[in-house]
Amino acid sequence: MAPTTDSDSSTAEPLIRFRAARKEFASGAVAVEGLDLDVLPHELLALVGPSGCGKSTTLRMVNRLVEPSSGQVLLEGEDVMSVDAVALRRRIGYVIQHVGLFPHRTVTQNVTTVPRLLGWDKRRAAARVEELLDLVGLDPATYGRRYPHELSGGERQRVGVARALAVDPPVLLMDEPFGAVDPEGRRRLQVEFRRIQQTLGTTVMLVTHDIDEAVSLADRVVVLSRGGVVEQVADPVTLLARPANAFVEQFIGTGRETRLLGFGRVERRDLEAVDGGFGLVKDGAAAGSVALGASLDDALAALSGAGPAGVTVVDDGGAVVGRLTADGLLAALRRVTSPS
Ligand SMILES: Nc1ncnc2c1ncn2[C@@H]1O[C@H](COP(=O)(O)OP(=O)(O)OP(=O)(O)O)[C@@H](O)[C@H]1O
Repeated sequence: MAPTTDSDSSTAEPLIRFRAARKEFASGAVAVEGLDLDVLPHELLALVGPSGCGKSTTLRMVNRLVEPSSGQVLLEGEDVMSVDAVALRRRIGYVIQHVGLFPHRTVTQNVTTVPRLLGWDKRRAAARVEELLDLVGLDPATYGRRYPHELSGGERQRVGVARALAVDPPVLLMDEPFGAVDPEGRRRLQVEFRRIQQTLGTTVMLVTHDIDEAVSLADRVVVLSRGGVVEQVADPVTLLARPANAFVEQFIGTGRETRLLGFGRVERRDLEAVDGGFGLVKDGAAAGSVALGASLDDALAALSGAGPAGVTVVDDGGAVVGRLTADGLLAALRRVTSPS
């Protein structure tokens, strides 16, 4: 089946553009056959696909850690091969799984490496470290003087992100950045990272083999098959609701509907009136309650413990605004899967 592109209709000029970009290694292995892909300004684009499909190679062609054999990679309209590689890499943040902090340098020294190379004076660099450590949730007074071996995996990863953001690069490349962090810390880091990315407006290409990470973080997800072949480019809901072909469907795996629940919210239109009108629950059958605006997976969890009368729904002030039943939940889910 032909690749499907469901772009979010942005008309912005791409910040990164792959044009028939191909990589054949000296061994003869063709990692990427000829990729056409646009990355839009300020978006978080996730690359997913099975092991060996060419995700890392694609990413590394942007900062020239891998040089395309043919075709082009353009950054802000400029062929990366025509830019000095060192200067190019200073414009592009790069975060990898084992973050590669310098072991004999403190957190502060690690974060200020590139600013110092760029000739920033000490005071400006120090101010930037404070700002960045705050941003990634590490207290500068506590962590600035520590060495990498005195940090947890998650803390090291945060320092890696701070270091990559030090000179406020327009582009951040991330290769399995949260891979080495335990599941709970990972979720927290993901959420915080997304907030930081949206605050700064950084354009991010994120490589992950974890479809859940991709759909929960990205604006658009690119599913690749072997040879860097684009099987689908879509926003997460479209990807989950309408996989372009059997490959994508199989890659996403089971539980698509459950994942979609996370994208929907309980709205007033899904509710039934409670007996005796709004504001007071007279119908004692409705057990438990859920907040208006709660995600549909939270609503499902509440509903699973309730009878057919469903659960009461309360607003911010705690007033009962209606009752959610399985029918209401289904209606809300349909809205997610088939947006009007
Ligand atoms: N330096 C290299 N020399 C030769 N072949 C390579 C080299 N780097 C990668 N490859 C091959 O290119 C293909 C794509 O590799 P790549 O690392 O881009 O895949 P990936 O999708 O990132 O994989 P993973 O999810 O396992 O990290 C693989 O078949 C790999 O063996």
